Amino acid sequence: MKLETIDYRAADSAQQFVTSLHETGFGVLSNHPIEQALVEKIYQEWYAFFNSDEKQAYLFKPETQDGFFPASISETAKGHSVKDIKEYFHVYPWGRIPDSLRDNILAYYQQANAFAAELLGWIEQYSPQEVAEKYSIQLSEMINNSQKTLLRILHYPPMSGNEELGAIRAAAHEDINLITILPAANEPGLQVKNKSGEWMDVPSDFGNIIINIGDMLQEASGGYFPSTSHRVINPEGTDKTKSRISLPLFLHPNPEVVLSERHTADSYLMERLRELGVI
Ligand SMILES: O=C(O)CCC(=O)C(=O)O
Ligand SMILES: [Fe+2]
Repeated sequence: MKLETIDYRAADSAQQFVTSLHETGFGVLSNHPIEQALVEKIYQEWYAFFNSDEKQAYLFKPETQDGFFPASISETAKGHSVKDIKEYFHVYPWGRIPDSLRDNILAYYQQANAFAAELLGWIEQYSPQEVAEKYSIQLSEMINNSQKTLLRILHYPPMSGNEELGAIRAAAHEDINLITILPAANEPGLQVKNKSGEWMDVPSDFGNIIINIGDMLQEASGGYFPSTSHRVINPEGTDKTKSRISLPLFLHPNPEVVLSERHTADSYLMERLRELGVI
């Protein structure tokens, strides 16, 4: 398995992209329409936010899941016992967002959602007919005005040397949602597991956009699109002193959307969150 960067402007980009998603669960695009200057600005201003005490005023609410999640309560990936080395903030347009950060992050949320709708159109167009027949409605329609789509701003702090034994920035996991849109982070570390079980670096040139399949599209496509395991490994050497910021947008269908004979988006999400022990 090879993960090639695909030029969004190439004549056959849609087909190449969907082939990559089918074969690897991942697709990497260059020359895409997401404004890189906006992404860089967001990395800078949220880095400052994570380094300030202001974040404590936005402690997440368990009922709504918006706001700041400190490292002390950070996620433990399914099947793991050690917490990830990260802190993060969950942005929903209806949720709490610091005023000074609101305009840029919501502009990004809107741009990335529109881009996701286009990419879901590509996926629908290049799904084999017997797969496309399984989609209960158009894929892009599933996320239209969804209140569940979640933008996570992640801060992986510099390594202190006191990390729990075996802890890594993000332990191997699969995403729960339909697709995830992830601008390349400011530091490397993202890896994907290939079909032979080996970990490979995701080509993360600054400016690339990485898209991966989540469990919900795997379910809706009857397994044609695989929800592939990925992780973020710890930095080595001088990179240990650096923070890493990343910005995954998790596209969630509206709750009533039928994914398969056994699941709506809501019943599927609840099952996964119960497995994770967060509800
Ligand atoms: O930080 C990254 O590059 C990936 C994060 C991720 O996979 C996640 O939060 O689900
Ligand atoms: Fe992920």
